[in-house]
Amino acid sequence: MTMTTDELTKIYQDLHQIPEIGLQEFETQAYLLSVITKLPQTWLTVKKIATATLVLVSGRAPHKTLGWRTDIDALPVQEQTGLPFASKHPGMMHACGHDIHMTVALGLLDYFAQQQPKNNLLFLFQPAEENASGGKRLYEMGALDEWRPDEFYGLHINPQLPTGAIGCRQGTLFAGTCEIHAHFSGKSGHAAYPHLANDMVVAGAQFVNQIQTIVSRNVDPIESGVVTLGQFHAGTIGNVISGSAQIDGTIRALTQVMNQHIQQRVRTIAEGIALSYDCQVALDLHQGGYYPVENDPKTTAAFIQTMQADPAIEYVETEPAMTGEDFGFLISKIHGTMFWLGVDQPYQLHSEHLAPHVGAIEKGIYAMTTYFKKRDAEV
Ligand SMILES: CC(=O)N[C@@H](CCC[C@H](N)C(=O)O)C(=O)O
Repeated sequence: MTMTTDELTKIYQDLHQIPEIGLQEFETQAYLLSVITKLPQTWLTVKKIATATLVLVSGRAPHKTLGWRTDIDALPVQEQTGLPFASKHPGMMHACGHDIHMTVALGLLDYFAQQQPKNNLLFLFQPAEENASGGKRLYEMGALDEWRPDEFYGLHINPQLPTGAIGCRQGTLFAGTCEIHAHFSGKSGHAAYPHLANDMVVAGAQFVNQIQTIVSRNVDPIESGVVTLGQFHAGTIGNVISGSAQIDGTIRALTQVMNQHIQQRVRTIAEGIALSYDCQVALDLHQGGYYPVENDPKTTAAFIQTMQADPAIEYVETEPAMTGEDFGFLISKIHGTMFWLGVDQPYQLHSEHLAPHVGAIEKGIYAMTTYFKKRDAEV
């Protein structure tokens, strides 16, 4: 018998309580392995690479390997849900639903550990989706070489969709992102002697303002882009001129070309500020593996067709989203499809109040067992 609703809910609640930041997911990995090793092992092979876990389900007559990826890391967010199974790790929370993602993956693995698929299935429990390009790191260290999938699939929860609804689209599902880290250095001084100092609050403020012109003046209005500066740290007290300013943010765009165009504009503006304010700027634009998530035409057509054909599945055609995902890197190398799983919430992803509806878990498992079985039935 496959996992019951209560068993899946318990797994979800256990995982929710032990969120860990990217590349530090040791307790999470131990928990995942404790569940995986209790499954029938006849056609499973398990491999650990740092905090990543790979499980190969050997098919009975394989023509190919279908891949399923889940992310396992959490965010530095102090949970405020008030749930009885809230995070036990202060300042850390599964605020992006990776606990739901992992539970769906375990339920899917449980199903195929009991019903041997025709094709091979590779399950990748991937660290560091939020902060450190875990998918790209694994790929570049050759972690997928031995069991390289021919097609790759993954999901992300979506608070705005009804519980269990499957949302997908052809083309770009998620934006490509790029982190901005800008450090301006001038000369600190007394507030009463501005002419003897070089004020980085003023230089930084100009940088923030000029950045606002990128989307309004440099992005084709038919396309889109986002530049958000979420942090500005400068100074210590009102009567001291600050000689440094640290500004951090993120770029979002639906194509890699637009992402690079915006990166170039950020670079030019930062250099221009340094020149005009006679200061230094150290600019780090870090894209890592956060390429746009571009769904493959063939796998996505097959996926959407399967979802639409099953009356037990609520399928929704979605718009591209400006959220990022390092699955974008993996499916730039191995074609595949990503989709949304609705969890019906008034709160956004990354909110300290996010409490996804657990009813989504079994619907996600059902959608993917249905799809993988259909894929198996094709030659
Ligand atoms: C689904 C989601 O929320 N993903 C994150 C990815 C972070 C990318 C990177 N740290 C950046 O900010 O560029 C997101 O913030 O969209």
